[in-house]
Amino acid sequence: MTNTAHNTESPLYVDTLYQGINSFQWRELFDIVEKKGFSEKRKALFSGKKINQSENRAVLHTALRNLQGDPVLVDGEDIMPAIQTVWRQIEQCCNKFVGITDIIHIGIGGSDFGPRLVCDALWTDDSVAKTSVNVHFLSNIDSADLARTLARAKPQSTRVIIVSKTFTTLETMQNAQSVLKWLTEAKLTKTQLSNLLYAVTTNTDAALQFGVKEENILPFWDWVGGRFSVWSAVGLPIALKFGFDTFKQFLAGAHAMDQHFLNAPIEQNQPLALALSLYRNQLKRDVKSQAIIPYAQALNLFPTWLQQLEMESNGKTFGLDHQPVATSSVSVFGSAGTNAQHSYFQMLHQGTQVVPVDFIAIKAPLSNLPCAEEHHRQLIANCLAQSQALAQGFRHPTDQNHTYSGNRPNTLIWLARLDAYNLGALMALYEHRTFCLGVLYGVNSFDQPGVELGKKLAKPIDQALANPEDTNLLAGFDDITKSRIQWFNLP
Ligand SMILES: O=P(O)(O)OC[C@H]1O[C@H](O)[C@H](O)[C@@H](O)[C@@H]1O
Repeated sequence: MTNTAHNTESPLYVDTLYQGINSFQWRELFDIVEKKGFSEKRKALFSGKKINQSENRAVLHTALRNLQGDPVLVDGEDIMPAIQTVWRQIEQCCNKFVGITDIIHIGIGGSDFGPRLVCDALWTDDSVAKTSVNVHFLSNIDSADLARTLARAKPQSTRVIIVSKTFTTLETMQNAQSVLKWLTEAKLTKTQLSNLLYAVTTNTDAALQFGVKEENILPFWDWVGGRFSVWSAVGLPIALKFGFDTFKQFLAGAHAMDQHFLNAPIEQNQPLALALSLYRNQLKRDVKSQAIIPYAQALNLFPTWLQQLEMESNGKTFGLDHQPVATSSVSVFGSAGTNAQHSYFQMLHQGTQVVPVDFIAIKAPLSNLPCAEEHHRQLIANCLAQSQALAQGFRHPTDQNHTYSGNRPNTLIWLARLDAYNLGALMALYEHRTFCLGVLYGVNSFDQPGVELGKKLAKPIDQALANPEDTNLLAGFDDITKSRIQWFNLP
């Protein structure tokens, strides 16, 4: 599937041929999605309508990569000047952080997966100048994550960025407190401390209260969902590690995909094609999960980023009309090939469940070593072979055990090279796929109420664990949780 017309061209190549969908069946799928109001909803997404109905918010991560700065209105106000101010802040940080050895980026979920993925993915891009700064991503409340980070950083030449949309997330706030304590113990003066502390948040008041100086706060806004926030100042470490121009390239690639998604006819629309083929597999083949296999070690974290994007967005039981939906998010898993072939591919080829696969392949070799071309040819040969084996299968004349059913749907996505521009386009491709799937399922893809209950329950459990002698604190729990708390509290 290629696009040639002006303004609809995608930087990527999406090949859905092994989905086994004929032109008549595609037509049926296009009709289904149009009946669900796709064109209208796509327009509403880009125009700042409050499509996140439950939270009464617009959804405008696309404005964050609108590098030309064409006005985008929310409640009648152009949001582009505020976005441009933050771009300048990011650029200033790049200039100011010269000589800094370590960046500790504290954040979790949407405030972590995106920048972590991009920083990991771009190390193979020889066209970008990498600074020597070490970026440490600290997310888990597990103190071993903290210990590992602190062991590697030098307090005197570290900058700490607390990244949290809400500035209330337990893990992030606890980690921030502990890092602050570490810095205080390293005998930094008050001024030194306040100079090295930065925040990226929508809740500037809370950041100020925490002790972050006003000029060190990089804001973002409630119309940016956490899992769509890597394009905001949440992506600051990308700029710090690879330079502001590379960050802008990343935004530009995503913007090109936005233009393609917005303007390409539905018959040639890549995010829509990905969504429709998966949706069809859910309806016709009772598919419950999907594997994403990038044939690039540098994209090993891509499936992890995508898990939150897809499963937190579309893992819903009730639709926008408050009625139960017929189907919603599949479970997403995956890791880099060829390694994945030596793990769960047996099940993908011969298991009783059909698991569609998205293969992601890069045309250009992934390093500049003399042997890179040879390695790369073999990497790609493996990718194409797995795709073919899943689709075509193999009938052994006598041995069932060596027979492959085939007819296992898969898609191949090509990037010309793994650089910031194409990575931006790839991530935006999947963001828009998630949006299209939300339209097909009939859900609000932009809230996540189901995440709250576990967080709420953790508080009284933490209380009971902290005060073993106070048995009154056990009163509210079911018997199983109560016995687990008691076991943990045994001396
Ligand atoms: O950025 P924060 O406000 O700290 O939120 C971090 C994460 O918290 C929760 O787990 C939400 O479900 C995620 O969507 C969010 O990305």
